[in-house]
Amino acid sequence: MKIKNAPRIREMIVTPIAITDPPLLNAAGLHAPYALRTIVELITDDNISGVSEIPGNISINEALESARPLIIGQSPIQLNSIGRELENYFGKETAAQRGDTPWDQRKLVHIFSAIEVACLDIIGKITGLPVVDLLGGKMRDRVPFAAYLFYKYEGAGGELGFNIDEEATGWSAARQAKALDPEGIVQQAKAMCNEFGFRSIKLKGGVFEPARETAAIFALREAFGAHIPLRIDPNALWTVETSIQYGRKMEGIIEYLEDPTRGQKNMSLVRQALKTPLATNMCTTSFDDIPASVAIGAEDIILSDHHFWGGLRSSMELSKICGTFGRRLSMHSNSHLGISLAAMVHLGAALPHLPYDLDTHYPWQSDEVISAGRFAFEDGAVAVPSAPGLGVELDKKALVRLHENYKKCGLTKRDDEIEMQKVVPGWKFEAVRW
Ligand SMILES: O=C([O-])[C@@H](O)[C@@H](O)[C@H](O)[C@@H](O)C(=O)[O-]
Ligand SMILES: [Mg+2]
Repeated sequence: MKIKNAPRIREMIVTPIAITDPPLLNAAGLHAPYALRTIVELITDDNISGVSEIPGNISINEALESARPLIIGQSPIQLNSIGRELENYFGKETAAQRGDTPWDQRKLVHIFSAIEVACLDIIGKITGLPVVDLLGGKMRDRVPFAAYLFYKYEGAGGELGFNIDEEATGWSAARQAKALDPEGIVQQAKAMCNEFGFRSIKLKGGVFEPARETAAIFALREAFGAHIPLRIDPNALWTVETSIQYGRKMEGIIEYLEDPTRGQKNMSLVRQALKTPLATNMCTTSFDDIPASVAIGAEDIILSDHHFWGGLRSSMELSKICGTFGRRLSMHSNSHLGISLAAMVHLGAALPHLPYDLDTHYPWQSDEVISAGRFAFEDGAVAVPSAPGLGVELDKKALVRLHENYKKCGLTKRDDEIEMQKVVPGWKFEAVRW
């Protein structure tokens, strides 16, 4: 297909939004009543619009704004040269610069992923092809996800903070119920799996003593049986010794252990001691980290995330690298809406191998910013959109409403520690190690 007179990007609209998020607990503390996302819309000189969604953070938004002159006037097709210009402008992000929390200290990759996904949406609309075809074509029609369980306080987030709707039933009721022990976690899992049909389960750990979290894994195993794969993710809060001790207890029970401990070196020590595969979205988080990961054997599975790995095409490249170095690839998630989900589904459909059900926080969110409403899950999977581009359209009214939430809520970046301190005064992330 020959594209004559490729259009140019005429406008970039960056809209920070705040979406309702329940009080979910994790190793870093507690989710605020609102999670922040940023919606980017690129519009071409012939009025084709492309959209993307990235994690919301004021410094990323400011950086994106500062890069505006590099984006306006570009052809959305020339992603390689846009990428090069952004890299020259921001400077390459090395693992060393990202320090002790490499999963967080990223700017360029977020910004490029925002631009790339919106450009792919535009290219899809120009060519009449869904994004999955721009990534090399569909390997599957439906992309399977896992139930993502959280310890949580009562409440569903949003306007009233820890509010509850007494009339709610089914998943809507379970979504706002508290889950602080194995029984609560099993109830949450049953409600989520009933509603969405998920066929594997992940528990966010690092919140309570490892014995209590391991007991929840055993309770899930008993409630769901051996055919439902289980995983636990303590977000690197366990010591090497704890990881080995509890990893051994769960050997044969979990399909993988996600980021039990901090850093590639510690991960490799745990990996040597266990038969269970290790997965990460915290120690090997960029292309720069791969040589060291391979040298010491830090993990078996890389949980990619197109927002963190520089877009969809980079994630395709990552899949090749994973294959070369004996890693499997799956997907990480954060609180998100349908534009991110659409991008994840196109990528999930294009990846040559999909050995595990992907992560998604989507069931926890209730807002939406796309005009078709919220995506449906059938048997735990999302059908790959077939319309050109991402296959989603921005709901402009919802965007305005969610931007108003952003202005009202006063949050400018995610900080789970501050939110936790409202519940447990003096709580410190750095002080917690199990
Ligand atoms: O949403 C959360 O609280 C998760 O802990 C998230 O922030 C993590 O990035 C993530 O889902 C993970 O797998 O580590
Ligand atoms: Mg993780």
